[in-house]
Amino acid sequence: MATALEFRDVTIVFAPGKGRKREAAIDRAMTMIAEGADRPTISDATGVVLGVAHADLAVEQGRISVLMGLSGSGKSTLLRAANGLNPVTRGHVIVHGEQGEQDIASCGPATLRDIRRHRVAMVFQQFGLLPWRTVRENVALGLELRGDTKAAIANKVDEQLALVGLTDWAENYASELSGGMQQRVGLARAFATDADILLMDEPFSALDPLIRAKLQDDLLELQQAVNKTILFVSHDLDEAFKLGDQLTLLEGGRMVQSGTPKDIMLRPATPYVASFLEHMNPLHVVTGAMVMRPIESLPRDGDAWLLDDAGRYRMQGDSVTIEDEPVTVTSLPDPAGSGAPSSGLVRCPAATPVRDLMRIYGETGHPIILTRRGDVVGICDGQDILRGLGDVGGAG
Ligand SMILES: Nc1ncnc2c1ncn2[C@@H]1O[C@H](COP(=O)(O)OP(=O)(O)OP(=O)(O)O)[C@@H](O)[C@H]1O
Repeated sequence: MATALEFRDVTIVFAPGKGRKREAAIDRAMTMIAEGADRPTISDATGVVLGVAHADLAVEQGRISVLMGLSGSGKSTLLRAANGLNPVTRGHVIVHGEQGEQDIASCGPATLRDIRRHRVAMVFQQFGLLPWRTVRENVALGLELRGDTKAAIANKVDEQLALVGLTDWAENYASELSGGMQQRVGLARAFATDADILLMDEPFSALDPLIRAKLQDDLLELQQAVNKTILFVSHDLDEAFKLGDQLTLLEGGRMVQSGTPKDIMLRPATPYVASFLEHMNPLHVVTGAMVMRPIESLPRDGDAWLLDDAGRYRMQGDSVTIEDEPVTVTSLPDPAGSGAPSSGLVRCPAATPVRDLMRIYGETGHPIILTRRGDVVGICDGQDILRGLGDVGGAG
């Protein structure tokens, strides 16, 4: 898997003043940071505010990486460094691409402009739609500012509106749409840029929980369709676990743990991480991906995968048989909103929370086929779900 964005030993401090005095204060702060001093101590001694210290993080292409932590932990500071909104004091922020590596921390203004336009785009907190423009004109905004041709804009906009299911609303004014629909227009606008890396700083934080959950689903769906790389800031644990392929916890400007949701849940690195995790409901945050048996681990018989120990269920390509009888497989891209079929197996995204998988398993009684970007990645049945919940201490 290729790395798209990389923070290499990034330290960011905010220092008042100018010139040599400022540099000297930063040098003193850097020494204290290296010695492990905390933010208030550094600030008292030098007047310099620690944003983030020695951050190392590689975000893989096509993945969603979530930065988490309490207020002031440094999430936004790190995110904003990824497109040069916060100057980096020490270290490198590397954007990988066809031309090799580009370092945002040290490139010139022309390169930075180019990177912002074509590689790394910031999606602002409230998407800020222009109420007097139509939905179509709002989605077109970034492309227009960039000077794309009318025909190119029209094509791109149609494509994006179809992806978020708003084709029929294209000619309505943004102000005529519900809050949730407006946010979807914002998502369409963000995904319409050329940039293959998107930075999102709590984009859904002000929304009511139902709309928020729906937008998270929309984001996952869009992401699957267009395969961007996303660095996402959230202090909502449920959201982080739902969206993130990779999670990073920050505390007081320092990274305390980075890994897959499963790694973090099963092996919290510090008491801070553990206490963070205590506040979540495992039924919401544990996903199919965390409890499944990965497809590679299943026994095979010729070209067929055996989905259970007894070998009753055989899967070959997209077809499944139970004791040699073909059985229907129903795809549920959004299991939260859909009832299970009256017979046969269900196939759904591996990001589905176990709450929904339990319901489906309860209704079908068959193993559930889990997918990622349309490909089968694993299987789970009732046993797997219980074992997975037991691992995270949530079964009791
Ligand atoms: N421009 C700035 N000048 C001075 N200090 C700053 C600046 N930006 C951020 N900081 C400080 O850097 C630290 C990290 O802030 P940051 O906004 O990155 O935290 P956060 O984890 O994103 O918090 P929140 O969840 O509240 O947005 C804080 O102590 C903050 O006060």
